[in-house]
Amino acid sequence: MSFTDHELDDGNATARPSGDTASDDSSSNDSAAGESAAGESATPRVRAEATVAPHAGVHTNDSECIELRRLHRFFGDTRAVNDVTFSVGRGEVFGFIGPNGAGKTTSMRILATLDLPSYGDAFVDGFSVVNDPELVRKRLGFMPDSFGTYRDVNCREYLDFFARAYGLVGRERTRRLQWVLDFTGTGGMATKPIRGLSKGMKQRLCLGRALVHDPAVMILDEPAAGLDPRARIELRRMIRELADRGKTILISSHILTELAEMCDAVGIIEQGKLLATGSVEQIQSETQNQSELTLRILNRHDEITESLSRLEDHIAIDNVILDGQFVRFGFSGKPDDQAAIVTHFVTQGFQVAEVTAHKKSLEDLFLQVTEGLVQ
Ligand SMILES: Nc1ncnc2c1ncn2[C@@H]1O[C@H](COP(=O)(O)OP(=O)(O)OP(=O)(O)O)[C@@H](O)[C@H]1O
Repeated sequence: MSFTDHELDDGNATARPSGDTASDDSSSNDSAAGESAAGESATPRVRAEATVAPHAGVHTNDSECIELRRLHRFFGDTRAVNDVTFSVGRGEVFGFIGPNGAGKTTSMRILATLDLPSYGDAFVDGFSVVNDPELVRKRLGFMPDSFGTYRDVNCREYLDFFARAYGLVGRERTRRLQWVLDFTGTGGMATKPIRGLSKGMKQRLCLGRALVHDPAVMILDEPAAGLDPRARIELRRMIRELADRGKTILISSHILTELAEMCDAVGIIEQGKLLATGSVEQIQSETQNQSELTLRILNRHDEITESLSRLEDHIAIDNVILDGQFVRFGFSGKPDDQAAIVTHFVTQGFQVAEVTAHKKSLEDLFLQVTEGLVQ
């Protein structure tokens, strides 16, 4: 069986993973490594001469399975990725969050060896995407944000094609295909033409395609886009299960609350710059006034604001809203500070009937960290 380009419904990069096809069409999923390292030089960067990062092409820290090191990618004046550095530990799920045009897809395409950095390097399982793209591809499964579907083949044939492309043969290929069909729940559709699949089933199939060679690392670009709530929950379950099986996963999404539940750590990117990285809790504790407190006080309502202001020498308090018996305000979120606030009111003779702390969600943090800039 073989596929030709005209059979594709849309762009599909993984079927020809050399990643060295020149294209400046930003709408194409296959625009790739021959593009200009723009703004700096009209000469396309090529793999043999591309590395600027020290230690490129060598094994890095074994506990880090994905590493971006001072990664840059320019398209003309657009700094799509602008000096991004972070790493993802083995077996971790890392959420890549950012508004439209932030640089998520560009970073992921570089990791998938479909594009080259203008400067810097990235490593997958210790291998450089610049110097060792073949070794990277063996270890990596990439699920692009839109993917090619060969209309007239069925699910099994589609997966079989990718299994062959990755060099799987004989019983090993049969065993692997069956595992992927079972794991992704596409087994019942094995002989159904792809054109008849729902969006959710196509996403499962695409995940299966990325899994077929049992890679250590998965790069998933907006895998939940367009899925209904049940399909999203199922996808989340599959991703967590893959991480529990030891796979390292980088996943981008606009559905921030979902990432919070699924990810061990997140990175927030805007206009090509990484603004914050770490666990949601770490980012929360690095962000000032990240918690809110609501007190229900039964007496002396007209003295509450004034009494609260007396705490401000010791504790940063802002956004005070008084509404009848309820006073709501932002504070550091530290347990010691919360205890000090409650003690203050009680010892001053206020009747504190209820205390409610509100942690900021990932969505709140995202809005706080980013500025809404679009490029
Ligand atoms: N091949 C290209 N040629 C020119 N500009 C590009 C190209 N690819 C991406 N860009 C630009 O780089 C910036 C980052 O785009 P990218 O697709 O990486 O963002 P993103 O965070 O994935 O956005 P989205 O969430 O909308 O998919 C955007 O300004 C985009 O227009």
